[in-house]
Amino acid sequence: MGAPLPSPGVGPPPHEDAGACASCALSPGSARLARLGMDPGRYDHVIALAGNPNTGKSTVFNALTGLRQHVGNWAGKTVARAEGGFSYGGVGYRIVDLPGTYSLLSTSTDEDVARDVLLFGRPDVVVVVVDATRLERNLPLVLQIRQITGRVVVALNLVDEARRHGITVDTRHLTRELGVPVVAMAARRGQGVPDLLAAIAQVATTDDPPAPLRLVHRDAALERAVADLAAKVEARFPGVPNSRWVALRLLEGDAGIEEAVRNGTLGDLATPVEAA
Ligand SMILES: Nc1nc2c(ncn2[C@@H]2O[C@H](COP(=O)(O)OP(=O)(O)OP(=O)(O)O)[C@@H](O)[C@H]2O)c(=O)[nH]1
Ligand SMILES: [Mg+2]
Repeated sequence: MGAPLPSPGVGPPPHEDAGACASCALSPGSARLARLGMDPGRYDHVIALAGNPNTGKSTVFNALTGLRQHVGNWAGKTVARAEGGFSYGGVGYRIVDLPGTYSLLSTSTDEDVARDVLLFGRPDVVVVVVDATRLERNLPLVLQIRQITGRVVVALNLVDEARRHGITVDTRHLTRELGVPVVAMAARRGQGVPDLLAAIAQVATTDDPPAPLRLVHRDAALERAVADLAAKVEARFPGVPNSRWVALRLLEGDAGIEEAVRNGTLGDLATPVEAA
């Protein structure tokens, strides 16, 4: 199980925006962006960057922070979380680049890092980077994340690649279906970054995020078992996020979650990351 995300509001204030984009080759809409590298200073919100392997998460991370996380054309490059920061419109953000994962139910060590941050770290915004050329393969993770939070932005990346293959994606329709902003991007060229920043700012600051999608199991006995077990998990670990998900994993015999319940470390993960 991973450590909780850092708490906001520590360190010196964020750098001023003025001149911050002097070295930044992004479009004019990014002028309110100051890339703060590894030291975000004081920050107000925590963003988790998630998505399937090789969708351009680290490319987005680098565009926002000015850092040089490893980028390459094969899956599994990012194996531990990397953190950096930026400020946008005078608001400080800490951003966590996660290893690629296909599912929150995955059990590989790298994917556990992503799963723990998403399920237990309570980021203020989850940016899910998806590959526009392989949407059907990428959407299951988006739907799983939508089941745990409404504070989601979908970065529909590689639209340049999709265009080359004659694929166009109806982002408005997708936004309606998912209930969260979908931003078209070609992150390697910096395209879509201003829209992504605006969407992040909106989701981070809204008092009224969309409700998480709720899948109710059709089997009444299973639904009862999940609800009963979730109530027990909450009683044993007050404040633990996503107790329904924990209950489902226990019923499926997930050894890692079972161990975290037995040795009490599940409770350590329940430390809330307060949004400013
Ligand atoms: N054509 C195109 N290529 C891109 C774009 N964004 C990223 N790439 C390329 O896609 C490949 C994967 O990018 P990464 O940023 O390493 O992807 P990742 O999601 O961090 O990968 P993992 O950490 O391995 O999961 C690299 O070769 C990038 O240069 C884009 O918008 N268009
Ligand atoms: Mg990466």
